[in-house]
Amino acid sequence: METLRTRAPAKINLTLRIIGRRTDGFHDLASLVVFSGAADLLSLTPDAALSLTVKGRTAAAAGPDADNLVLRAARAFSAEVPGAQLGAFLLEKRLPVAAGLGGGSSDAAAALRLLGRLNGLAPDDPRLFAAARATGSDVPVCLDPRARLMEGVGDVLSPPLALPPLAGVLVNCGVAVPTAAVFRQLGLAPGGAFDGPSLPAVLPSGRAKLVAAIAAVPNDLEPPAVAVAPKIAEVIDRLAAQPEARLVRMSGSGATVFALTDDCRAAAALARRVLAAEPDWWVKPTILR
Ligand SMILES: C[C@](O)(CO)[C@H](O)COP(=O)(O)OP(=O)(O)OC[C@H]1O[C@@H](n2ccc(N)nc2=O)[C@H](O)[C@@H]1O
Ligand SMILES: Nc1ncnc2c1ncn2[C@@H]1O[C@H](COP(=O)(O)OP(=O)(O)OP(=O)(O)O)[C@@H](O)[C@H]1O
Repeated sequence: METLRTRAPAKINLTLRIIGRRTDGFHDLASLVVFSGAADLLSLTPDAALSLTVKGRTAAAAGPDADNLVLRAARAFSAEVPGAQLGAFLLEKRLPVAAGLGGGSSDAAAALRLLGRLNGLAPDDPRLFAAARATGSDVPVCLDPRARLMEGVGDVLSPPLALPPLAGVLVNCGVAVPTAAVFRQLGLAPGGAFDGPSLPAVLPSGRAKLVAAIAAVPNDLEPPAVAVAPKIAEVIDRLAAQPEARLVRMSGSGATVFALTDDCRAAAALARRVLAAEPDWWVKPTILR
């Protein structure tokens, strides 16, 4: 069989409410999740023992290959599908790491998609979902990367949402932010609840009204992430000062910040200006869908 390939797109939390902390220490959340064209690339060559080679701009930051989420996902798949065919993975790592973009989670989900194809599983086979859950909180939503509402600890997913595509820019200033540190900084006791606004049950279908609805619901992890990595506040302020920015917010547990714009031209103009001023930042004009 030939080499199988897929993209592992960046995940963006347009909104992220923390609902409360469970007694197992994890947090229940409610998030509107979309995906970007910015992606890692993953391939799987069958008829080989399980292995992983990581290349690409951000490969070194992803850590030792043995701990890579691609291999963790493959082991979880093997546990769900005993005797499954595995193979040699090649990951081209382009997304920033520990960045709130779910890069590692999307790589893991991409590995599960490829292993599912190789072993003749239907895309909705529950064993793929079980392996995703076992690999990490953000892996289930990345399995079929389309806009969705995500609840629970990431294991309760809505059907795909038909949102208008949103133009914007992703900006990462190079500070790696560990997810666990941000949840710790939030300081919620087990059993504790966290109040805040929620999205309307039916999301507006027009772009401007949708952006307004998103603007009314925060990312609750933004304040604790800024406390862990104060540079995030500088990025937010810098983007908010750009004339094209309609909404500026951090994704996930940070440090990546997105700015939504009216269209792709505006996104490109904003991206060019920010990159000219900060050539070391990762700045990607993108469509979110
Ligand atoms: C913040 C989000 O990115 C939003 O999409 C995700 O909830 C985090 O997903 P993730 O990076 O896949 O997180 P995991 O690798 O499962 O967990 C990392 C750590 O974050 C904390 N964690 C994570 C998810 C969650 N719902 N509650 C938590 O408290 C836990 O301390 C956990 O040990
Ligand atoms: N394939 C991978 N890509 C990136 N990081 C990986 C990978 N495998 C393991 N890791 C480890 O996982 C950690 C989290 O990386 P990742 O980029 O997924 O975080 P994130 O973007 O903050 O995710 P989230 O949005 O879920 O919080 C990193 O510290 C890294 O060492």
